[in-house]
Amino acid sequence: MDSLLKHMVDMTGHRDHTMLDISVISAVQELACASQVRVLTLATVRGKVFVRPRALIRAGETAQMIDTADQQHPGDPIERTPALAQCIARHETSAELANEAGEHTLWLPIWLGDKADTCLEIVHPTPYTRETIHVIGGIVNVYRNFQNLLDYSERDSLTGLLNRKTFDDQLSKMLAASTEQDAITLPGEPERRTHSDEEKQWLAVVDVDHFKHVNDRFGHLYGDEVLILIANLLTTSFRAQDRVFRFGGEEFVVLLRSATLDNAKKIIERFRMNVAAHDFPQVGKVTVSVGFVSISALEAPVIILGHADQALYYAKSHGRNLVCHYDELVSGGLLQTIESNDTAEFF
Ligand SMILES: Nc1nc2c(ncn2[C@@H]2O[C@H](COP(=O)(O)OP(=O)(O)OP(=O)(O)O)[C@@H](O)[C@H]2O)c(=O)[nH]1
Repeated sequence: MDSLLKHMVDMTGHRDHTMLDISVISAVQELACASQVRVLTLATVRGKVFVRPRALIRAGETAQMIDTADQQHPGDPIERTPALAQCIARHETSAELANEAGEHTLWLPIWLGDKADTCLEIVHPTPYTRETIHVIGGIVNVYRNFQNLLDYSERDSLTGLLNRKTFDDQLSKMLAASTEQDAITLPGEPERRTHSDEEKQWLAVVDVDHFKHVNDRFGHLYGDEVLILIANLLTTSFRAQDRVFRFGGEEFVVLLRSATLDNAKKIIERFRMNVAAHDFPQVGKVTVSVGFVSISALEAPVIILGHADQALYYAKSHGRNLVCHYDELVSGGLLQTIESNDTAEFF
């Protein structure tokens, strides 16, 4: 009982998904005497479900996150684990399978509404007793509630997009991922590489044009609807591995993973055109301006955001409904690098 309480206190003390994952698999492993417990991500890409382990603990070892360096790889198709595939397809709460060695694997999808993008996988050397299932069930319920709470605190209530608070965390992760690449080119190399076929991470700041006019003319309710529709267009225009945030007001930020300059431009342009082509109920036509920049681990987040913002304001002052690339503006002599305090407003 002491051990259960200790684990519950530990699990409920976390405020981020990674630590919650580590905490839940540690609790399940110890309390159920499991030989292995994993947290699986169930990612849906173009209607197909893929399974990717993200945290693991084996009996006698400490829990660890599983490196997801290859962000583009969604994982293994769920069909490779038929018992789990059937469980998800039927919206069931658990699936169990015994292998030839007598080990029992239990899958417990974490359903939030009609969606399960996380699943616990518990391997036990012998069949599960009723008491073990009872304990695991209790832990999973606490885990589900906390996942729910964390999701709620990470999202903007109007659009459902990730919020500003979550952005800091995701940008730090992206910067950490690009550190290795940047370190290789550090000595004597120019700060920004310019090969257009090189894959980089990108940050784009999106701002709705003349949004004040939309509010003034049609009222805040229609203004809100425009923001929701733009959020939808953002989610559908960018790829599954990219991340879209609402920064507040009519400003959005997108983190694009692993794209060449040409592709980043194409993807952002496609979004700009999708907005320009969309018929917004009552309001009619709405456009957006975008400033974007490559993400370098050698620069502070405030500088990266400041550069994207400079490119955005260039777009705003040159006709709007435009996508501008910071480095192109600087190398074309159209923009000067200002590391001023103006950027401090972001933090
Ligand atoms: N409906 C609605 N309006 C918002 C929200 N947040 C901010 N706004 C409004 O967004 C407008 C932003 O206006 P400005 O910053 O002047 O910019 P703009 O009119 O879009 O002009 P440019 O950016 O220069 O093209 C203001 O009128 C805010 O009141 C929101 O959540 N809902």
